[in-house]
Amino acid sequence: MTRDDLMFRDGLLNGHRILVTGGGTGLGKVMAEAFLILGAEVFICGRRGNVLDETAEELMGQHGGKMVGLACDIRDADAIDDMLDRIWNNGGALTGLVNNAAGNFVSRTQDLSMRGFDAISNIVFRGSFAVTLACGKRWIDQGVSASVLSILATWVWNGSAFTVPSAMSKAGINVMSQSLAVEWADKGIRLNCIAPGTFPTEGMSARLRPTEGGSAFRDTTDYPMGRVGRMPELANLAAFLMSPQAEYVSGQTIAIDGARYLATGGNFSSMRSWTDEQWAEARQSIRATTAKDKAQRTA
Ligand SMILES: CCCCCCC/C=C/C(=O)SCCNC(=O)CCNC(=O)[C@H](O)C(C)(C)COP(=O)(O)OP(=O)(O)OC[C@H]1O[C@@H](n2cnc3c(N)ncnc32)[C@H](O)[C@@H]1OP(=O)(O)O
Ligand SMILES: NC(=O)C1=CN([C@@H]2O[C@H](COP(=O)(O)OP(=O)(O)OC[C@H]3O[C@@H](n4cnc5c(N)ncnc54)[C@H](OP(=O)(O)O)[C@@H]3O)[C@@H](O)[C@H]2O)C=CC1
Repeated sequence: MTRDDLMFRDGLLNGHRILVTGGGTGLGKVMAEAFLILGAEVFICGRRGNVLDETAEELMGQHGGKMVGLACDIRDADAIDDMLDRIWNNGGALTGLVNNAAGNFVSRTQDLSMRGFDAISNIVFRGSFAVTLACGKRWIDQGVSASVLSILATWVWNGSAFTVPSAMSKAGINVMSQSLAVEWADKGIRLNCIAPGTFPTEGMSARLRPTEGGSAFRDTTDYPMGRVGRMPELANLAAFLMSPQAEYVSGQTIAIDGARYLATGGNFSSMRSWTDEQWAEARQSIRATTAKDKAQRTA
């Protein structure tokens, strides 16, 4: 991304300190990059320390500013507190949080074990709540105003066959945001959500279109605009919602999907025609991706 891809003035986020969970890759990385360009001090967390360090070095090399990678598994409440202590003790309070970290894979629901359900919901539902709660307690104790942005999916409105644990978890975070927008409004804490349509990333393609390799999402015939999302489009919307100029916007969930879910549902219902063999192949491919990522985890 270049400076010209962003629609906002220089220094829009000067003095802001923003944590992006899962900020080492994909959509988290591009939002972290936009906040950095706009003057924020940015913290990114994830379980693969090397990925975070590479991202922080790459983006500071391109744009200057300060980005810090912190290895942290958001399924672990103590690890979250340690991470927040390090941030707070080293420059003061966060002023923003982006709940972006997620886990997902396509599976027939009858093929899931409870551990499979937990693998998704402990990251998306429990993990996002845990980080929001830990930050919220500190903000309220210290009288700090802040903005929380959660990255959901359009299936919070219409569900999604074959990604049921994700759909349930994202819907829960949608309701958390609406509830806390009211409960914490007088504390100066805002909560909003973005529901992106398709923005092809390696992490998503490998788990949601596992058997298509590099060709996933090349066919855009059922996309009303004839294309998938462009990363800077998401980054601009995120920067708007995190900026102090959006102070009166709270409790909202904004879709950015080129109207696709209205046209087609924007989910995986077409996998109803998959055979047992196709599901077995998908599962094998997803597990290979997970094993490769796991080998790099440091948290
Ligand atoms: C139409 C387009 C619209 C696009 C909308 C997209 C919206 C949302 C997109 C996303 O969320 S993309 C994000 C994708 N990124 C990630 O998932 C990154 C992080 N992922 C992970 O950490 C792993 O993939 C994980 C599996 C989610 C978690 O890893 P963990 O180490 O906790 O899991 P395991 O120990 O390997 O397995 C636990 C449990 O889960 C079962 N399982 C794993 N894979 C499958 C599968 N494919 N099918 C069914 N079950 C699976 C596994 O068997 C284990 O259960 P048990 O066997 O022990 O009972
Ligand atoms: N790409 C798309 O089209 C869409 C994406 N989304 C949402 O956007 C967000 C980003 O997805 P995307 O960029 O595509 O996928 P990625 O796989 O690139 O991003 C997921 C990130 O979350 C991190 N993460 C996962 N589990 C944990 C954990 N327990 N603790 C800390 N970090 C964790 C991963 O890092 P690590 O493995 O190192 O921990 C990774 O950086 C997700 O919320 C996803 O649901 C929504 C709609 C569409």
